[in-house]
Amino acid sequence: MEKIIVRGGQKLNGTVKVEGAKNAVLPVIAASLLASEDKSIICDVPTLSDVYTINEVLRHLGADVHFENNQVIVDASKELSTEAPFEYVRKMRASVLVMGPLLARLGRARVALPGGCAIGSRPIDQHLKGFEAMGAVIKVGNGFIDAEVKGRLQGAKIYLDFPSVGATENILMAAALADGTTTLENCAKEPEIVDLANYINAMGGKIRGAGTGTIRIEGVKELTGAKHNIIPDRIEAGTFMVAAAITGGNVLVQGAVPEHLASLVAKMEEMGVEIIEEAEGLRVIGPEELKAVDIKTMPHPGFPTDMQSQMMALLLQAKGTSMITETVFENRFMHVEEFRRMNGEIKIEGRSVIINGPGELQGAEVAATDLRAGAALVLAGLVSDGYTRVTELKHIDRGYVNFHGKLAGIGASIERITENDQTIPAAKAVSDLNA
Ligand SMILES: CC(=O)N[C@H]1[C@@H](OP(=O)(O)OP(=O)(O)OC[C@H]2O[C@@H](n3ccc(=O)[nH]c3=O)[C@H](O)[C@@H]2O)O[C@H](CO)[C@@H](O)[C@@H]1O
Ligand SMILES: C=C(OP(=O)(O)O)C(=O)O
Repeated sequence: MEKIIVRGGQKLNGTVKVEGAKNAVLPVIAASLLASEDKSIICDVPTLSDVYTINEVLRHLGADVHFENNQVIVDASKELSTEAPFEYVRKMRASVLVMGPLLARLGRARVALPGGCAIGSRPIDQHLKGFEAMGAVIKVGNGFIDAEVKGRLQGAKIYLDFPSVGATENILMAAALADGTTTLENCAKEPEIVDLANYINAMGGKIRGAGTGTIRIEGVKELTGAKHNIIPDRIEAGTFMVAAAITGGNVLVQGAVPEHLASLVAKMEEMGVEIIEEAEGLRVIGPEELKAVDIKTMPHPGFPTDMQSQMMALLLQAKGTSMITETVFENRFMHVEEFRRMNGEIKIEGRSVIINGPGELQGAEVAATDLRAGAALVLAGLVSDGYTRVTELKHIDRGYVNFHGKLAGIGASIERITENDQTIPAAKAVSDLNA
């Protein structure tokens, strides 16, 4: 079993570089299925397990996909098949994002029903509602969703009940090749939606309003491959910002885009963290004492749910009582039990947690329950007494490239080991780093 072992007590200093965004690259790779001519070249792609998974899904569907030197090259011009089986959807829910492109281009899609997951039940009813409004007939049975349309999808007016990121992306991709214009209201405004729309427009699409609550998509007859650079990962950037703040360090997070991180920057400043915009990114300087604050997760531009667990680690070190309310996912508090194993004082009250700090965190063996929870436990380990051993690293690998290596690069005492590796006793490996 692999573990990340971290010894608390080091202030982090230096520069850490942010990768391309996981949540932008997955829909962009899915959207490359829309191109019936030419290859797409997608640049600044992070080497994450989720990227390998979406590439596998595309290969299964019949596209040629090459991934080398942070570039994914997709040729989807050949005949494609229409089924994304459960083995992929189970590994990564974003696999459902091939549904919109397949339906638009081939008139049918068969995608395994995603089950529940550690952070909530995560239904896809809003995606399906959008496809139905565009003329698709949806059947659900035997663990699959079958969507079919006679002829082409038709442009429609669609109002989302909630600004779902995935539904906005799936409908955007489907509408790009529909007959007529689609108006999507109450849609998600995340920077990753803007990145997807920019890519589809570079392919020949006609999308206006991405990044606002209403997007208009004029369908075109066909789309061709295009070159596209993925935006920097705001959640990876935010995670390193917390790493700097929690240790009282001074770190330049290279590639962090201030406009993508406004809600996080505001909250961290409220806590007493100094954040300076520099040409290359954001410099984060941790204070002597962190102040307690209240946080409510919301769709963008509100506070991102994907930073909730990392902020919980930070608030455990803040003086006073803080409250975090999770409004996006109904069950994204699995990490609370793990923080408690590290002596964190946290109480769950419905959709909120109450945190009393600053506590004396203690190193313990803890499990990553999802990818951000895993990162948050490592962050807590940076300021815990003794050694923290984080297991279930497959979650962290979905969203972070070389997480332990990047933290080591800015001064953390951290190692990733395989437990049965007798040549490196766990505790010794970390202490050797500082010898
Ligand atoms: C690959 C990717 O980009 N993942 C991100 C994406 O996930 P994802 O696209 O799955 O998130 P959504 O915005 O769709 O989901 C938000 C909420 O809406 C609910 N919902 C969603 C769709 C639907 O048809 N019906 C419905 O009820 C979900 O259960 C959830 O409670 O946005 C989330 C919210 O910012 C982030 O945490 C994820 O990191
Ligand atoms: C929840 C996340 O991702 P996904 O939607 O891929 O599970 C995340 O990135 O924090």
